[in-house]
Amino acid sequence: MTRYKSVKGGVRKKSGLAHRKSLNDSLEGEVKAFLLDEGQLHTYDDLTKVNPVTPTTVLKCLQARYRAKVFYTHAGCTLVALNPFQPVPDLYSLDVMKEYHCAPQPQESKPHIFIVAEEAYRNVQGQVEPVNQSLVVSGESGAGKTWTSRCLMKYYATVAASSSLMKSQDTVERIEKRVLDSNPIMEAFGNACTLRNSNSSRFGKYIQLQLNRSQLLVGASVQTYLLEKTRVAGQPVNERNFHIFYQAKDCFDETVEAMVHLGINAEKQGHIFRILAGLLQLGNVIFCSAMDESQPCDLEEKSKDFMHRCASLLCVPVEELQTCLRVRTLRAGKQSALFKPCSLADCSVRRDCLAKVIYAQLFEWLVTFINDSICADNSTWCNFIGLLDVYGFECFQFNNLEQLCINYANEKLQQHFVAHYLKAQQEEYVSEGLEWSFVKYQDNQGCLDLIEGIPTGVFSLLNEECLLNRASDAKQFRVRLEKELSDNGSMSWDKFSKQPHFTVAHYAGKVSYQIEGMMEKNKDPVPPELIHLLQKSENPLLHQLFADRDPVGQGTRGLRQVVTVVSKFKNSLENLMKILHSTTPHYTRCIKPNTDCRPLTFKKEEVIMQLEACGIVETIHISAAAESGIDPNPQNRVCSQRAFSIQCCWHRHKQRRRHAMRRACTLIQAGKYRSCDCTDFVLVLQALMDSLAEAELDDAEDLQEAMPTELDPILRARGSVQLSSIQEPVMVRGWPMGLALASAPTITVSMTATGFQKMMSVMACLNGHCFRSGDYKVETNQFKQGVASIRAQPRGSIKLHYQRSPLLYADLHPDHKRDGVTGLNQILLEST
Ligand SMILES: Nc1ncnc2c1ncn2[C@@H]1O[C@H](COP(=O)(O)OP(=O)(O)OP(=O)(O)O)[C@@H](O)[C@H]1O
Repeated sequence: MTRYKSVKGGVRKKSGLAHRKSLNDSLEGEVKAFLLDEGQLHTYDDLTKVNPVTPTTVLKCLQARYRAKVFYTHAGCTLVALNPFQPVPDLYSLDVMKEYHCAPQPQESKPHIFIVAEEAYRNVQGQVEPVNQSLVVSGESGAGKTWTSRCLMKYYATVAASSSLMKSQDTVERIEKRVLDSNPIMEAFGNACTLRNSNSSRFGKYIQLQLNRSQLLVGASVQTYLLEKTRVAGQPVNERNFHIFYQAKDCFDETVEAMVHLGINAEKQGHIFRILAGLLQLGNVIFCSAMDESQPCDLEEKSKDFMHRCASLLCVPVEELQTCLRVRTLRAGKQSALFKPCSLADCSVRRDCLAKVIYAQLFEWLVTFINDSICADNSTWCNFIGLLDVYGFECFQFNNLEQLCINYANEKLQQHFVAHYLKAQQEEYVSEGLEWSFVKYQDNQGCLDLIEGIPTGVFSLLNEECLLNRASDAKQFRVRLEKELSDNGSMSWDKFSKQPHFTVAHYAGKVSYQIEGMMEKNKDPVPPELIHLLQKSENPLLHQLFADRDPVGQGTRGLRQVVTVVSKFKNSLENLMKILHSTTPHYTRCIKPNTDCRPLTFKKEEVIMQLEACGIVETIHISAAAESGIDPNPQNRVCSQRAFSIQCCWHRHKQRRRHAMRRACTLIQAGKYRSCDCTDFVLVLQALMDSLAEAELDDAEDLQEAMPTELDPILRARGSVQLSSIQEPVMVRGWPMGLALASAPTITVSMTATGFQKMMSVMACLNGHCFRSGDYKVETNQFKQGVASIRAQPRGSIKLHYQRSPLLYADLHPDHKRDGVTGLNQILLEST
């Protein structure tokens, strides 16, 4: 599937099939060549460095890494997380958290979810707009989203807590604990064991971690999406209901303890558990046909007890409960009402409806309670980091409204991802004055229009159908869809299927949706009698759940007032997208390596499907192209070859630099550094700089030679080229460090101010003794010469920022105890 088109040429076009065939052949050859080096595949910690980027090469790298028990890999702007399906010792320990939190450049550490966490945290600290952050975690069921979100929450609860905040130490500890305690409660009520995951979240969530001015965690809030409430009335074969119904045996203490921490006291817990027990009893109620058809259905013998216990636990009159479930009330004008016995099927629908509405309302109440408990006062926080854990793209044998909503959400997120990332990259290049080949992609707007378009998108048509006061007819609706949407390329129909359905070509693949039952699901009607009944409950919590609800809001006041499921979902998603648009996003794609949840088992076919579904190969293309400024289509592979030449120069440059370093060090040693006086030392230093400059001048020539004529003249003129396309993303620009220093006015003690500052910096860097120790501090900005900033302090750290200085160790503080310091500092340390 090609999603990208070349915008600018720059490459002479061969035409037709022959050209395409030769490209395919050469690509195949490249793939083979790449895969030959099997022993190296696991070393690719960023998939943008894989060359060529194809599903096969990406898959093989991930497989090799998984085999080597490396579970995180960068894919440009995205982190790919492979589920190990077993605890990995020390992967998320406190020490590892500290390591990433304290790393000067976390991005240069091994790929890890804590890099994403830390990057977001530092963005907030740096107050770079947009300061608020969103961490988007996606993947299919069982891929590890909830695990990842928990890791992220624990990370922030650790690093954003301050032991120095004496005044509110208690509050800080309590808030962290409370934020973490929201997890077991939400999971107990919102998760269930499914065929795909024994702890599957049956709802989506966005958790906002609130930070104060000092970036300390002071509160949080949770927004949930689309709880799968149908589960409460029955689950698919071999699956379980929500965990909470089984917890009388398992994990109950943990849930209760978390409830206590969040302020759900024993009395409230009693109300909650009575309601849940009532639902369990209700689930056992079974109806049977009445002897007399004009009478309401009967209850099976055993069900009478269940009905009594249910009524008692829900604290409602048993007769009224029985009536509500078996008799429909038809209002005839304001005063009078007609009563009509429900069919057997309708009785069961009502029973399930009662269970669903109670459970959904209880879940919502819990979320509100948690929010009240953990949400900080608006005046105390100023920024947030949001964690989005959403259901991944779903495609089952039978798909209905739930899957349509879930896949719609994924389309929205995918659009946001591509648009955001490309836009950000392109703006950066424009602001740097670099001309580059803009990456175009076939976006998914067509599919989104098909679903959300007004007035003829699927959602609009579905709503329209639900507003008509008539029995739903799947066949009729299919005809209507075909009439309105047959022109849309993202919609199709399987002509041989007997079931009314429609097929949507999502970015992640085609999904067929059954129409049967879709309208009812969208209306999600609750008979007003049931609401009336619950409002009479003497269980204070149950009463509270329905006290404000208008029982006739849905149904008798006219169907036009119905707020449908898709309208609600679309609204909440729009709000979420607004938040995402106003934040800096970070993406993590969780991958499930096998469907059986077996530890360390990597099934290629299953992984490749997920890589395709989340568009990871395209993501790498976009990231790689955005980093290299190269279009990711086959033609521009020509640029990759050029980039390869540049890469070779870069390797030569590194070799020369090493050589120059060695030569300079020999010079210093030969100059008997320890005994030399200040003037001698300056001469030695000058020699050092000269040798560095010499090496750099050679490299500059090499780079100019290697730069292809097709590349932009501005790039050539500026002596600037990004060497990122294959191996090492380093920007070499303008005057390198050695040249900058060597070209300074004569390095003597009586220099010009600028030269003097440079000298001081260098001497400080070298920990030189020829100056009075102690009281100098140099800070300067020398942009014109390419030196971004120099900061030197006698016993503190020394920083020379020159984009990326060839003096690798220039910003290391020479620490005697430190192992592994090599190069210039090491020699000097050894000689002092
Ligand atoms: N990084 C990890 N290390 C060890 N085990 C993991 C890791 N990530 C996930 N798991 C295991 O995989 C299981 C499934 O993960 P998780 O519940 O997070 O999936 P999910 O993507 O949230 O699924 P769903 O969409 O169904 O909620 C976890 O219960 C855990 O056993």
